[in-house]
Amino acid sequence: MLSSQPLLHTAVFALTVLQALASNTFIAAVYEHAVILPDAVIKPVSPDDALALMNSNMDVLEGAIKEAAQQGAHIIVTPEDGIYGWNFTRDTIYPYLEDIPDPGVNWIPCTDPTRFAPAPVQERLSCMARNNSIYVVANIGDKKPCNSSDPSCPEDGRYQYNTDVVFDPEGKLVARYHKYNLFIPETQFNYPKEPEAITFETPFGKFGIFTCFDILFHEPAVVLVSKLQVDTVLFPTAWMNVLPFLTAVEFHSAWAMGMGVNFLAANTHRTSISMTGSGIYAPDGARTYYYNMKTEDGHLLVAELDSHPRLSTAFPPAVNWSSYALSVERFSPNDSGFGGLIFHDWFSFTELAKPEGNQTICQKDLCCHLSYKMAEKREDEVYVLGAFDGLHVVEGQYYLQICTLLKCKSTDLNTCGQPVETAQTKFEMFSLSGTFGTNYVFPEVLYSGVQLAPGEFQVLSDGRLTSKTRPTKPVVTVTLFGRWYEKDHLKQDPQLPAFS
Ligand SMILES: NC(=O)CCCC[C@@H]1SC[C@@H]2NC(=O)N[C@@H]21
Repeated sequence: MLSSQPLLHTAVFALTVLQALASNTFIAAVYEHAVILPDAVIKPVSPDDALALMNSNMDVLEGAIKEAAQQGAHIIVTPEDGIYGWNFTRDTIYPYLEDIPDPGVNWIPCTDPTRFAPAPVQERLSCMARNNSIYVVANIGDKKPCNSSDPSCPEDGRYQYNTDVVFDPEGKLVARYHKYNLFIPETQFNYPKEPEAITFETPFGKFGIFTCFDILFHEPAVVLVSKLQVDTVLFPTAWMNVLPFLTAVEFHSAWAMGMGVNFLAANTHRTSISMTGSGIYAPDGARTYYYNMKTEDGHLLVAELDSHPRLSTAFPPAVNWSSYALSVERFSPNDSGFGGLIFHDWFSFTELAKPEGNQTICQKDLCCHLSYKMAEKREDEVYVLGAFDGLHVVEGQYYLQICTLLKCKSTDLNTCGQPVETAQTKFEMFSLSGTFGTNYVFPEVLYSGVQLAPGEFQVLSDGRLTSKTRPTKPVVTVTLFGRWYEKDHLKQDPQLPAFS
């Protein structure tokens, strides 16, 4: 008997396509998932036990996918490690891995599950996409056997990759991305030999994909946006928050604004290791975001985005990041500067001792200028202007240029740069700029309680990050986070002896 299912699918898919084309917008969803972790084991579990654990996570993800589809979402992103969790060695993750083919094979695992080796996870994800007529983005593990004909083949005879997959609304595998910048503890995985810049077209724009720690590096993240001109980035992540600059919602929204793209960030949720913070971000600010350190449940976000943000009237202007700062005299150069550490980097600081004023602080080639006015100068809170120009060397090496206005943890200046979540000082205005040598600068504004400030700040074409209106909440940090990719080739190769 002929099933009416394929016809129904084609009709629903066609309708979705027509709606998206007509409106030039689409509805995006991200799900912050409190992943069910496997027990920490020394010996690998059986494939059945591995699948059982992954199915319990996919049960939860399926609920979120259904709910997103019911709310009209065209695409949903789920987090890195969201299906198998973490705490693995190379051997103990093996039963969780599947051979994920190149999407060029044109495969719908839901309707053709036996075409390749058994792939129950891909089959189930494909069916979730197909049954709900929605693009599904997930993070799973790929295995690729190799042998001694390949001189780089690992001793255990296989490559293992941290992998993002995308299934279209018919359930077809349309994208596969192997994470290029593994985070330090990911010893269970191999680095792909070359970075992959993975894109795919949809009726609502061109998409690119990368994973978590990739966001701090040029390849493939910047290549996808600057060269391949994607409209929207998909970003599964397992991100531990680090204040004051690298908290998920703060940094990911800033990257979207700095790069001028939509950005769909789905984080895992585990407060004990500061993992929370997902969002749907557009170039002009967050459409919606989620940060919750109080409870352990997952959370679905849904929001509408422009399909082609570069064509939108709200698209921010091109920015010359050093123009303003190079054009002004140093504000009140003073010798009251002092130093302090922020996330292992030695910053130069100057205190904002008055309720309003203009300040400059310089480090190496970077001078940061600030004009500000506080609603009142509180006796119990201290703010500083800070500058850092150099190589960050902890948990990876990367060159940074950072200008920041931040609240110190206490009135003791020795605490400046330590993580702070709350503040009471309201500002009437701020304007921050710097003599950046890089074009890649990500503007961050964080209010008290790890809250973003969508619509309340802007970047002017001369590189000033300014308040648009009177900031509605007390300020914790205002930061221009510059990433100087061009300098990365100067890094000391960790495999070479020092001073070689
Ligand atoms: N799973 C990953 O690849 C993401 C880790 C990102 C962590 C960010 S980047 C450097 C900071 N260190 C942390 O512990 N969290 C921040």
